Amino acid sequence: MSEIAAKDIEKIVSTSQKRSLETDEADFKCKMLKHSDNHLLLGSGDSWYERNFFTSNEAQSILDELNEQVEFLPRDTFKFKIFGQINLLPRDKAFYGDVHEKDGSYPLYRYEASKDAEYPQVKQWTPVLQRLRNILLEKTGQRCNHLVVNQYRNNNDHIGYHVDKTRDFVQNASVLTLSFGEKRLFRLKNIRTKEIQELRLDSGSLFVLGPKTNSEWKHSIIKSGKLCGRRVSLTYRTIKTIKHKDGTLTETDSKGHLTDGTSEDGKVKEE
Ligand SMILES: O=C(O)CCC(=O)C(=O)O
Ligand SMILES: [Fe+2]
Repeated sequence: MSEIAAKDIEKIVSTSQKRSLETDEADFKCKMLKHSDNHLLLGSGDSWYERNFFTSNEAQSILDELNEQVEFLPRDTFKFKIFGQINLLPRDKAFYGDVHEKDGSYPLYRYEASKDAEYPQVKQWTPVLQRLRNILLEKTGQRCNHLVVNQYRNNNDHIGYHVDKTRDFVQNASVLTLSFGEKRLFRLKNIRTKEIQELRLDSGSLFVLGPKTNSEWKHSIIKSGKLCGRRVSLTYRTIKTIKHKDGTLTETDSKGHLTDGTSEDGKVKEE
């Protein structure tokens, strides 16, 4: 497996070329990533992309399982106001994770640091989602306890530039995203220099967003001018904040040993 440094990334695409490709904003210093390589280092150097994490046959059968097992929340669960107008999120969402069998506690991800906005309660893993979590544990050594599934039905569905809020993350944890279905363009934008790195997230690929990159770059799945089909992404995180039935919050230890994954003597249970 060859590792390509971010500086070796293919070429700078001019703003006008970029516009004709697919964007409605004037991005500049946009680096189109060379796609022939299976493994790329990105962002601040602690992020990477593995294109063929699953074969295309494996990716298709995982997508079939996701179609059977994942239930998305209605779009009007997430409403937000812009200039007095109510908008719906331009994608579907579902939440899964470690729900404690006995006391029902679950990992809590607050995505707006200032407003304490919480993602809804997670549901217990489905078989395919738990299997993928375990595959990621083997690959990266990171035991994730929280998953956001995003469904982009077509080219209009997207996620705007943002950084992932980290107040609930176990220290130095990465964010692990698997992609299935339609290929979509993903952009990292350096907050200070405005440099942009762009790559296509293929079906069956793994993208790892490192903590340094998340603090120095925003990321987005951009809207496309070209009609395209459905993409489902699975974003696995390791969350330290546990919400209990009575509404109280506790934190796991720095190793991320969690209610459901830890036995009385502190050892991680086999799954
Ligand atoms: O769908 C993706 O690949 C990105 C999702 C994302 O950035 C997020 O949910 O925070
Ligand atoms: Fe994100």
